[in-house]
This record gives sequence, C-alpha cells and structure tokens, in this order.
Amino acid sequence: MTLVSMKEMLQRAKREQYAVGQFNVNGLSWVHAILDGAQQENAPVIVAASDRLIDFLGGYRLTANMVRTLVEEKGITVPVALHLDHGKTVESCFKAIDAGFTSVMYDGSHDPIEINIRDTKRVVEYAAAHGVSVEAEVGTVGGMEDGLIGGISYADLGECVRIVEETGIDALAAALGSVHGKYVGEPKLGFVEMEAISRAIGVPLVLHGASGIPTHQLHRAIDLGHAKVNINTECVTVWSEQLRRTLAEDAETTEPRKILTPAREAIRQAVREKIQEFRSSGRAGQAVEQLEGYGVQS
Ligand SMILES: O=C(O)C[C@@H](O)[C@H](O)C(=O)COP(=O)(O)O
Ligand SMILES: [Zn+2]
Repeated sequence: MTLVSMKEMLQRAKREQYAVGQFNVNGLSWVHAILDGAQQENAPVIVAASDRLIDFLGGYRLTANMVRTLVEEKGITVPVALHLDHGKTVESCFKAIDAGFTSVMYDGSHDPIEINIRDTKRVVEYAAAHGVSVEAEVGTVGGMEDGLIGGISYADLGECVRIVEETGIDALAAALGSVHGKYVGEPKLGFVEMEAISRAIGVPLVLHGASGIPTHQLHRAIDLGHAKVNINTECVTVWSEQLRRTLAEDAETTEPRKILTPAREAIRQAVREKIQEFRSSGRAGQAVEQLEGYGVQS
C-alpha cells in the first residue's frame, strides 16, 4: 500500500472512538518494528519522524524513502501515514512535503496565537496542494528538567477554536497536562477542558506525551475526541533495556544482528500492545485473510 494522509484515518477513528498510534522513528529498527507491529494488528498506523532528529536520521528525503521502500518491500497492506512530528519551521514542513511525507505537524505553540495561526495557515495551504494532512499545537506539553516536570501550559479554548476555523487543520494537539518523557507520579490530564475543547472544535485531537499515561486515562481521552496518540518514550525504553540485557547476557558478541534483533522485537511487541490499548487493532479496513502468510512471528 502507498503512504496515505492521516486525515481520513483520524476522522474514522474519532467517529468510532479508537485512536491511531503515532510511533516515532529513531533509526531503521523502529521502521521495521512499527510496520511489522501494525501489520500484525491489522491496524492503521502513523510512522513519525521528529524534526529535531531529521539530521540524525539522514534528512527528509532519506527518511521518506526509507519508510516508503520498507512499506513496499514488506508488502504492508495496512494504511500507513508518514508524519513530520513537531515541525520546527514552515520551511521544514515544506521540505518534508517535498520529500514525500504524507502528513506534517507545524509546532507553533511557542509563538503568540496570531503568529501560530499565520504560520500554520501557510503550511496548510502548501499541504493541501499536495494532499498532505496538517496537525497544529496550542498550549505547551510539559517536559522533564532537572528531575522536575515543568513547562505545562494548558491550551486556551478560544485559541483552539480560532486555529481550527482560521487555518483548516486536520488535527489539533491541545496541551492539557501531558508531558513528554517519563511522568513523576500519576499524570493529571485536564478532562473538563478537554471535553469543552473537543465539543467546540470538531476536528480530531492529538495526545502528545502519551507514554506512561494509564489505560483508564487514555480511554477517557479517546472517548473525548483524541484520535491520535503519540508514543516515543515507551519504545525507546524497551529498546534500550533489551539492548542492555542482550549485551550483559553475551559480553563477547560483536555480531550486530544478534545484538539489535531482540531490541527491535521489543519495540514491535510494545507497538502491538499500544495498538491494542488504543482499540485500533483490526481497524485497517481490509480482509484479515490478506494478513495470512505475513512472515513475522507473533
Ligand atoms: O520526542 C520527540 O521528538 C517526539 C515526541 O515529542 C512525540 O511527539 C510525543 O509526544 C511522544 O511522547 P512520549 O511518548 O512521552 O515520548
Ligand atoms: Zn510530542
């Protein structure tokens, strides 16, 4: 299957109250693991490259070609969107679109709303001409600094309505207490504000910083309009833990395939579990028979 925009997959997910998983790529192992995991779950999936890691990954074109080629080589049949995550500038979104990304996030959340709307609109205009979907952000997702969680700033309802109406985005990340990275204690999401924003805007919501959010809170967020849930920390955690175990168990080995394969498998398993948790298993909209003979162990 060719790469698709996330517009239709998110609209359907919102309607049917499940969420499509966005899994971030940190190297080739992740692309294998995410595609295999989604195929085995017969689920639509969003493969994301964070703008902050584009140079590390080899650039927009290499990233797009890597994902597109692996989708073809593996005979992936579930819908896959290739998404630029936290696009830093309007120009970086343009570059990703030109390289073949089918979806972009322009993250103008650090700017005053007027500027955020102005720049997001430029991205939407360019994306629309290429059949590419756009996500925007309002408010600030928190993060860890010096062992303390900080930087959370709730999305304002009026600003959320404005950015949706004035730009024509396909999905909105409205920051409501979630945090990138590990949580200290129980996450505290603003469900009251979430319900009000969801009712007011109509477009699907996106949950950033979803690693570590307990299932009951994730389900509540999905029931309140989140159709896309972003996971990075949980995958990098299982990958690095497995890598350490493999190296500790066989201190002599230098064979990369022996060292890296169990870590890749750990990501694949984590992706499958998150897809099940998001209730998107079996939502690829295709006959299950097509999956038979797909060559990955369960
Ligand atoms: O780390 C990145 O660059 C991507 C993340 O910000 C991603 O958008 C996300 O929200 C995942 O959050 P996490 O699961 O808490 O790492
Ligand atoms: Zn994020």
